Amino acid sequence: DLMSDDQSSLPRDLQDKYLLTRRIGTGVCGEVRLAFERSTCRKFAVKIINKKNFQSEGTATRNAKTEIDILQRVDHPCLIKTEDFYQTEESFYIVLELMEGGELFHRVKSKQQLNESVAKLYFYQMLRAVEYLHSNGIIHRDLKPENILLSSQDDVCLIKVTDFNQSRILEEAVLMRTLCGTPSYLAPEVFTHASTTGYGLAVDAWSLGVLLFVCLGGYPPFHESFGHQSVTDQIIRGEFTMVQSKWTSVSDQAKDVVRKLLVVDPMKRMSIEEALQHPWLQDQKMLETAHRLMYPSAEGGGAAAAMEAESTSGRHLRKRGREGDGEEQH
Ligand SMILES: c1ccc2c(c1)[nH]c1[nH]cn[n+]12
Repeated sequence: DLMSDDQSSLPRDLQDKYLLTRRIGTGVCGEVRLAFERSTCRKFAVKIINKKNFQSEGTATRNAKTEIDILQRVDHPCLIKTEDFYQTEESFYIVLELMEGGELFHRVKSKQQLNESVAKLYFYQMLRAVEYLHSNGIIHRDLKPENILLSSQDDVCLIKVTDFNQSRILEEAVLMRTLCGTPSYLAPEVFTHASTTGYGLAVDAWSLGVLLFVCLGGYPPFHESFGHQSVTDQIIRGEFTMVQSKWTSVSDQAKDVVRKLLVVDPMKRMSIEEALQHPWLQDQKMLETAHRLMYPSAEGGGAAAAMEAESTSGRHLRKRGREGDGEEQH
């Protein structure tokens, strides 16, 4: 009947705390619904990950576990925060902060292409989010416009990176590989962390290059409609297409950032740090706006306050809860 919302299949304790309503997003692994916290009427996004969507039980649980673990430990203004976590036999329910602006994907689509200053503001925030992940040994591995969320309908807004289920926590990957192999044949750099971070992290730099290309050009750099080559071949050869009509109004510095990120050899590709130092991003007005959005509590604003906020909270993963190892289930 009209009064009782049909939330029958949802975990009891999730229902007790939240009223789930309409679908606001769909992902490869499930859907995202708008939810209201019953006690406060605050709005949240509830991501429902269907366990059977994954090929094998193991992967599903492992992926989602990694995602949950990462979501609960990351703490950065440009990374989506987890409020709550529930699970049933068939699904995971992750309560996330609601991003009223929806996915970057739809913003770029509706605007054809973003104007350069907006693209720069978003790109800078993405760089900072990924810089934070990398400094905590986390590779996102699946950065794309669907995984970048906007905090409001305004052009000038905070962005947040989401969808960590493709992420890989570096230490585990490294540990596994090292433990599998017989150490005596492993080169020194394997242990000195250099080789492991070198290759892995660069995948996110490439994806950020694709994201910036899409924001500035309004279309993807590698696409089957460009000439005879398959998309894979275009990517392997690093052959992207800048359609004249779309790129004439884009500055040479912006194009330079794209060209230095879309480099095939990961060791030659511009790193996140180098991108943050690129002339295109030494733009005081943009930096002030970004810091005001990222660190609103920094009273009086100013670079010092932002640096202060960044150095205290902005650097490290949150400690796992004392009880258990952060695995507490609802
Ligand atoms: C549209 C699609 C997905 C969304 C969203 C709005 N807000 C939010 N928070 C976490 N995911 N997510």
